[in-house]
Amino acid sequence: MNEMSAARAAFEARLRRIGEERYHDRHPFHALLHSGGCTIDQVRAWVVNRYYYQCRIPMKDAAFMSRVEDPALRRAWRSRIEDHDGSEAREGGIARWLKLAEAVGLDPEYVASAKGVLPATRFAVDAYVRFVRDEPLLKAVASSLTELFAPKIHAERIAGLLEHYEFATSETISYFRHRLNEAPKDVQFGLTWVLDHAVTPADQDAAAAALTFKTDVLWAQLDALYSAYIAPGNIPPGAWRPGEGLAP
Ligand SMILES: O=C(O)c1cc(C(=O)O)c2c(n1)C(=O)C(=O)c1cc(C(=O)O)[nH]c1-2
Repeated sequence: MNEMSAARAAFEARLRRIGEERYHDRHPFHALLHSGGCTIDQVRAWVVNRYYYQCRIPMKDAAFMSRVEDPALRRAWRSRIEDHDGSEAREGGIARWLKLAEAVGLDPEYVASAKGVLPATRFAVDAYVRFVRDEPLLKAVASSLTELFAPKIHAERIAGLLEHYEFATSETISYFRHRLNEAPKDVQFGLTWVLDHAVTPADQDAAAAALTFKTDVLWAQLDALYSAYIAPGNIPPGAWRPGEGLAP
C-alpha cells in the first residue's frame, strides 16, 4: 500500500470507529424495541417521533442539492429524494412509514401532521437539516455517513419486529427491507466522495466532527423517546400521549 492509500484507509477506519462507538444501535431503546420489550404504546411513540426524521430527510437532501453546482453530484444525490418521496410509478419511504403507522393502530393523517412529536426530537432533526443547509459540502456529505452503520440495525430490526410483535409482517415493515437495498448505494457514493475530498488533516477533522454530530442527532432522539415513554416517563406538554391519534 502506498502512503496515500494508507492515509485514506486510516481515515476510513477513523470514520468507522465513530460508528462503532457512537451509533444509535447501542442505545437502550433499540435493545428494548428489537427484543420485544416495548408495549404497543411505546412502539406507537417511536413511530410518531421517527416519522419526523423520515419526513425531514428529503427536505435536507433538497437543501443539500440546492447548494451543489456540479451536475454530476446532483445527479448522484437525487435518487435519495425519490427513495423517500416515491414517484408516479413507485411508492416511497414516507408512504411505507405511514403503512407502519396504520399497522400499529395510529391514524396516518395524525402521524403525517407531525403533531405530538417530542420537542427534543424536533430540535435534533431540525438541527440536522440546518447543518446540511449551512455547513460546507464536505461536512454535509460526511453527516450522511451514519448510513454506513444502518443496514446492520435495519436487519436486526426486521428480525426483532417479525419475531416479537403481532403488527409486524413483511408488508407492514417493508420500509426497512427497502432501506437495505437503498442505503448501500447511497453510502458507497458518499463515503468515496468524502475520502476523495477530505485530504488535509483539517478536512478530515471536519468530516469526523460532522459524522459525530450526526450520531448525536440520532442518539438525542432516542434519549427523548426513552425519557418520555419508558423511564422515568415524563411526557412533555403537547407531546403524543397514549390514546391520542389512533385510527378511527
Ligand atoms: O433506522 C435507522 O437506524 C436509520 C438510521 C439512519 C441514519 O443513520 O441516519 C437513516 C435511516 N434509518 C433511514 O432509514 C434513512 O432513510 C436515512 C437517511 C439518512 C441520511 O442521513 O440521509 N439517514 C438515514
